[in-house]
Amino acid sequence: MIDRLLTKIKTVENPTVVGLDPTYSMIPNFIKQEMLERFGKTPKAVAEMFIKFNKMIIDEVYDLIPSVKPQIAMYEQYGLEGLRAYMETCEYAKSKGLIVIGDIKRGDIASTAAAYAGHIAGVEVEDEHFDLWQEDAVTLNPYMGFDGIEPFIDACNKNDKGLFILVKTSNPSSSEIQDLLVDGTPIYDRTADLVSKWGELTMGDRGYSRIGAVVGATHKEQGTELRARMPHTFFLVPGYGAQGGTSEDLKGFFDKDGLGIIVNSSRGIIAAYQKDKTFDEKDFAKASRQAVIAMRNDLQGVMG
Ligand SMILES: O=c1ccn([C@@H]2O[C@H](COP(=O)(O)O)[C@@H](O)[C@H]2O)c(=O)[nH]1
Repeated sequence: MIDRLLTKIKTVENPTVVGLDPTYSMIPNFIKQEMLERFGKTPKAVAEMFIKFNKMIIDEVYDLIPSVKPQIAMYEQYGLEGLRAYMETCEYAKSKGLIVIGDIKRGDIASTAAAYAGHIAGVEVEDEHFDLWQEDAVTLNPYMGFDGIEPFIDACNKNDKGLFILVKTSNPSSSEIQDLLVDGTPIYDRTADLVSKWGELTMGDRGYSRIGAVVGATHKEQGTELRARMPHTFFLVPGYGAQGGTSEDLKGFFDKDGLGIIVNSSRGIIAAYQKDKTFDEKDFAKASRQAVIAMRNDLQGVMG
């Protein structure tokens, strides 16, 4: 996954990840009306709205970006139909050649982690294998330590998948736990050291591990320090745009080759039409394309 990701970023000259995090209020009225007429006021109608919304965005942006990151929470709240929409979104993005990062933030004891790892390991039924979720990588929470991570590492090695583990998250409250000092070292640095060590178990061929780190764009100094501390760890960087992170803040996150990170924006891209009133809502996906181009140009200005 990590080497494929590097190739894709170089091909499109863009580290932008489009966060496919639809909400009901983001769906344009013409899609809402169609699905409400066909399926009534039901979770199935919302699932169909999300599928159509996502596919139209993917069709407009897939040639510009390396990857998408659907956030499972947005889908899961609608039950089985929501999960179907998540899976269909992952499958469609993959069919367009995109790397799919499932933002699922799992973490549990080893036996349960082994089941969660089915997201990237697939599942066996007798002698049949199913890769149900179609994710190339997933996000994990490291709070429970290595035994909650290990089953996923096996899947990375066997199936060339990837992980992004929370190290310094973008949200304002991240400091409550992640910045606490242990023998003078913040917990996010300790986590970074563990993630680097775990990463040695699944190295790609081009200097980066299949285990990456989540580092928020909203933490300029910490991100810059973590880049030096974790030279073989790729960063998934959320927090650009809607959460206030800027390209200027990210200068120190890149490696010496202008690589080493992918930058996610969800609301800023998929709901762009609601801010830019020059777009008719029928052209919502074109507004997303314009937002991706603006973000690409913005990031290219600081990639070095
Ligand atoms: O530290 C983190 C980890 C994950 N996220 C996720 O990224 C997107 C951000 O959405 P925006 O609309 O671009 O703010 C969302 O899925 C979060 O769950 C994060 O923001 N910070």
